[in-house]
Amino acid sequence: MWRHAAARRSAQIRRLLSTSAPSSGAGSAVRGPCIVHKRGTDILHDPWYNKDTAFPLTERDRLGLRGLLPPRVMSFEQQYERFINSYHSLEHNTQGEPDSVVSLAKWRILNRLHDRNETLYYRVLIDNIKDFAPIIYTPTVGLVCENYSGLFRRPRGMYFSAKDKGEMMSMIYNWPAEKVDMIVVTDGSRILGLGDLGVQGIGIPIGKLDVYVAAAGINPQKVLPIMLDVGTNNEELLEDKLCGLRQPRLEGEEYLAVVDEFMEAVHARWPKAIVQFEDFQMKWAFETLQRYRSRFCMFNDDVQGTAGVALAGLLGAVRAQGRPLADFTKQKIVVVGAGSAGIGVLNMAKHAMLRMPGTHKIGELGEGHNQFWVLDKDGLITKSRKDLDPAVARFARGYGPEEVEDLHEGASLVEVVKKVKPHVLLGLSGVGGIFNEEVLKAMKESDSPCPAIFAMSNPTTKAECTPEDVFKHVGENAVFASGSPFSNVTLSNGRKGYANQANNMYLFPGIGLGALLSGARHISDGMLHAAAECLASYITDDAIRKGILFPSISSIRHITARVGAAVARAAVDEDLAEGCPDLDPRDLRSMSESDTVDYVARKMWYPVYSPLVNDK
Ligand SMILES: NC(=O)C1=CN([C@@H]2O[C@H](COP(=O)(O)OP(=O)(O)OC[C@H]3O[C@@H](n4cnc5c(N)ncnc54)[C@H](O)[C@@H]3O)[C@@H](O)[C@H]2O)C=CC1
Ligand SMILES: CC(=O)C(=O)O
Ligand SMILES: [Mg+2]
Repeated sequence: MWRHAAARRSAQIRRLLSTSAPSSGAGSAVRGPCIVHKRGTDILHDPWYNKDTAFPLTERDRLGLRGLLPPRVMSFEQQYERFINSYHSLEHNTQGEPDSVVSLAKWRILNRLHDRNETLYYRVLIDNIKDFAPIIYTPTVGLVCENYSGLFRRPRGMYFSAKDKGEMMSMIYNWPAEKVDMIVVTDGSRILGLGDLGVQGIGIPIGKLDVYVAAAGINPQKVLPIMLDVGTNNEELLEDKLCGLRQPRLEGEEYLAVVDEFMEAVHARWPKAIVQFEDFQMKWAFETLQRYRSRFCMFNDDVQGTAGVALAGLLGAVRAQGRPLADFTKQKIVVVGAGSAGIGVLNMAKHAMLRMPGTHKIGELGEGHNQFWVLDKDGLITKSRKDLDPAVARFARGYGPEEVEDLHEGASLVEVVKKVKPHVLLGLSGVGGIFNEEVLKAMKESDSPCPAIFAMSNPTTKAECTPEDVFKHVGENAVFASGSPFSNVTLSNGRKGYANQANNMYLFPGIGLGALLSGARHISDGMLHAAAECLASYITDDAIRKGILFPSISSIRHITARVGAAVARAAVDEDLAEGCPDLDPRDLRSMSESDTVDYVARKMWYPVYSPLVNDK
């Protein structure tokens, strides 16, 4: 009997792996027809259906487009080439202009393409993700948020404000798409390292969701960027022509009531949508994570996504030293920044140390084991610090007899580095240039043969240091990673000094996709660890020896397929997977690891023009 069931199941899996639902439109370039309920200019003005000059003549006849377009039909490839050429002309014509002017001009040309023709936009984005990620994502997205009220032309996403209390359950039905899979929400209170940008922070959910489409192949019709506008405490913005609420931020129960109502409304309309919280100030990042994580399928990217990426980098740093992974427990790690990202990293790194093979023997790695030195704006955090947040207190140094470096509460970064001689210096402080020459020169004395410097703050202006500074002051044996992209550095003997990018974009798309495809009830620590381990194991020993800790952004779809599969499998292992409309969780359970990766990759949406058929 069970044999029949197993045979049925494997036939089902073969079917799943050999077909792709037209709506998700996997990697294939052939797409079934798409029913459109519009005609004429309404189609040309809808970026989802618009093909510009690529509408074939038969379609122009069918859809009432004849005469509304120049007569020559262009191919997708010609349109693609034309866009790339105009992008390159823009690069050429803006040579010598300030970086911010050039970046904003590039953002505008991409944004205009998005607003006109989504298929072409997402194809150029997917094919050129390494070049375009710095425009639609960090660092340019930071500049876009800072100037959002002035740049605003067409709305993207939804806005729920403090004035909408009691209305959200009906407002959510104003969103035109029937199905939403992925939501990124912010309250704009800590946008990258730029602080409180109020409603202008909407640029971040938009940018993150573009990365979801490019990396995870989420269908752009099923993503929803959201801004919770609860005011801003940014005085300059309040005085400016801000397009959001001009009032101080809601606090306490009033604030939580808005977020509660929003979460209930989303869940009522799309119970299986994944909600990613992004760029909330620390107190609300932790509070909302704790409040919602077991009730909804949600995660906080800054706390949890960043932690996984940093952990992958930290494990890479151990391998770069030629040491076994188990030696991770002996690494001395200085973390600068004890905010939502820093504490997220510390928690995950500590947890990973406790899980290292051979380290769970009683007494070997108990709570007293502390390989971390954590600094915030007031310097080194020790147990003598008053009013210490319990989340931070776990990592405060005791400065009793067992700690020999003779450091004190509030010690400066340079003092700490000189005394501790850490293997890793990791910045999530939002303070540009804080790893100055003195600090980096002190890292030369690190106990590691290849000291690791992670300047993870965004955007570029907030990076704790540059790769040039690291290879110059720490030495050419150093390894480097940053949150925003930098160029590689040429070292003295012509070797490359790698400027790795350590950004949560390596993980959040796979976390969201894995949770979505498995139909996870919620996102567990096990699923997040699976994501981090998958990323850590992606890089080969050969690459690590050269100083490459993270794969190229160009491989982001492949990486995301692997991460998504790892997350989905972890959901199955923990009995959290409820499946999705075309996948029973039992099918997922019987797939091999490589079949799961294949399945996830095939579910990714890929932009091609579909033949359009009018329903009238
Ligand atoms: N690379 C990546 O994937 C990610 C990077 N980030 C970046 O990390 C930075 C921090 O983010 P959050 O932790 O959410 O912010 P946060 O505001 O919660 O925390 C900032 C922390 O830095 C500390 N700090 C401020 N000035 C300092 C100084 N002079 N010396 C030492 N510490 C100082 C603060 O006391 C606080 O503990 C931002 O720039 C953000 O863009 C955040 C998430 C992901
Ligand atoms: C990358 C990111 O999530 C941040 O800087 O906040
Ligand atoms: Mg963020």
